[in-house]
Amino acid sequence: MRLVAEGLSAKRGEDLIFQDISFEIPRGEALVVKGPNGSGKSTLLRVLAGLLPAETGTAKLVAAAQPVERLGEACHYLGHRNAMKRELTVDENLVFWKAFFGDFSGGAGISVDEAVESVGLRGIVHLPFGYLSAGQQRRMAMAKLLVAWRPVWILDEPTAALDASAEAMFAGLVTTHLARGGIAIAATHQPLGLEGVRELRMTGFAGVGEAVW
Ligand SMILES: Nc1ncnc2c1ncn2[C@@H]1O[C@H](COP(=O)(O)OP(=O)(O)OP(=O)(O)O)[C@@H](O)[C@H]1O
Repeated sequence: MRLVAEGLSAKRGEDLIFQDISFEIPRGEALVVKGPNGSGKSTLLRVLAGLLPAETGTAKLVAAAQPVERLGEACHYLGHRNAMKRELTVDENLVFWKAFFGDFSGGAGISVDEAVESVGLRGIVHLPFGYLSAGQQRRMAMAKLLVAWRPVWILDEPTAALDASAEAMFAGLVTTHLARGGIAIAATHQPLGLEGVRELRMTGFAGVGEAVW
């Protein structure tokens, strides 16, 4: 299994943000997308997740049997916002997402309790999500990645505003995901704590992405 992006271009409004970006990520590997503010990192991730249409090009998950045409169905997307209901408890939120996502073929999510344990936050699942601190909320959003199996994790500034221990915890989650044969693509200004990760540098405003392999 590998993720193959070919000739991707995307617009925001009338503006061409990037063009002709191609890369391949084999299973078990991660790609970090770098570049200055406004260079199109979030736009690229949203295109990969199927949340924005590409102007040109394709992105597919190519498995042994046949390509997954709708890559978004194989992805978890962790954006700038946490996508949790503030009025529902943590438990209710995670139970909802587990049922809503379901497992993609080839793996199984862990239980809500195990996921909460994995992000280091036992004992507060009965609280409304809105009561949690900003860092706790982000950790719970990360637990969402664990309750349902999706081979591709698309992560937009996943550790912004987290403390050092949370950053290390998250690096551990990504490492485990890769060890299970997953793929991760992260836009970040902070080091993710992963060894030997490949980088894609965005230049912005339709400058061609320069892949550094
Ligand atoms: N709806 C829109 N219409 C026009 N331009 C937009 C729209 N949304 C975003 N843009 C522009 O697209 C460009 C790329 O934005 P994007 O959020 O992808 O950048 P980024 O590299 O993720 O930035 P940051 O590091 O600040 O998060 C920016 O110049 C932004 O102003």
